[in-house]
Amino acid sequence: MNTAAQTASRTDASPLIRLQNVRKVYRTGRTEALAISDVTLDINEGDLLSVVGPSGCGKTTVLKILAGLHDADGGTVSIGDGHGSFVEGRDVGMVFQQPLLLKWRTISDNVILPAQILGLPMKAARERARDLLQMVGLGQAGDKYPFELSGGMQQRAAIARALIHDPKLVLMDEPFGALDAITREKMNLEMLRIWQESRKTFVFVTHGIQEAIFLGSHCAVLTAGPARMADFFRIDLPHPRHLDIKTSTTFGDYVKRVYRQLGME
Ligand SMILES: Nc1ncnc2c1ncn2[C@@H]1O[C@H](COP(=O)(O)OP(=O)(O)OP(=O)(O)O)[C@@H](O)[C@H]1O
Repeated sequence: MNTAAQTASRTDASPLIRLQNVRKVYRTGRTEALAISDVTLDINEGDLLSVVGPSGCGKTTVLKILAGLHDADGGTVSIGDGHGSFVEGRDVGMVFQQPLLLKWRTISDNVILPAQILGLPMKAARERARDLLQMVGLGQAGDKYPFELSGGMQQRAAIARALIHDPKLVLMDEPFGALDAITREKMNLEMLRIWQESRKTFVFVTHGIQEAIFLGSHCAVLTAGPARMADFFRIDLPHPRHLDIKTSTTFGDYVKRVYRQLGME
């Protein structure tokens, strides 16, 4: 087991997610690429795990394994109680770097799409979509079309869509990477509010070290070449978090810890 992970893993009897020595190799023809080696971490219900690291270190691969899109080639992946209490299609919501809204559907109709695909009752889904749009600050935008919304607003709609089927786990792959710096900071604040209100478990992939520390209840640091998990720790910063926390010594110490792991000191 990775020593850093061992230090940070908790003693709770049943985390929602437990990855132990997970390894993934991509095979194309005769070539093999080690995407991740030895990722070990626990995620408890209600955690917000930030996964940070440079391009190509395997962050998206970890998300794809959690989403059930890829199998691991080694180690163990356990989600839920292991007795069918967790079904990826039903219990995972995803948010990508681009909002990927269907331009011919209204925002409300975009938000209810996963519920339609899963065959959930539509009346309840429409009511839930209204509540979720309210929660992400788009209470007045349900009848609009995606082109009428800013990038940040579209990404909020994508977050509402990821929550429509009441998933246990929300996976976010660099969701604010395409936004300008100021909108991104605002979305970070929104993100923390949404996480706390929704009481869901989030895994949030980012290249942004400050973003990872600001948002996370826990942080996993992945490094490239070879791809491996270098660190996993709990972030003991108080909630609610405001932007000025970034000027605190504790915040700076966490950032330095990540810099150190990434060889950027
Ligand atoms: N389908 C695939 N086939 C072969 N190699 C792949 C495939 N997907 C990813 N890889 C390789 O696996 C490694 C990890 O990729 P991954 O997308 O998980 O990294 P990442 O940290 O999310 O990168 P980025 O931050 O640039 O999105 C990279 O070297 C990538 O080229």
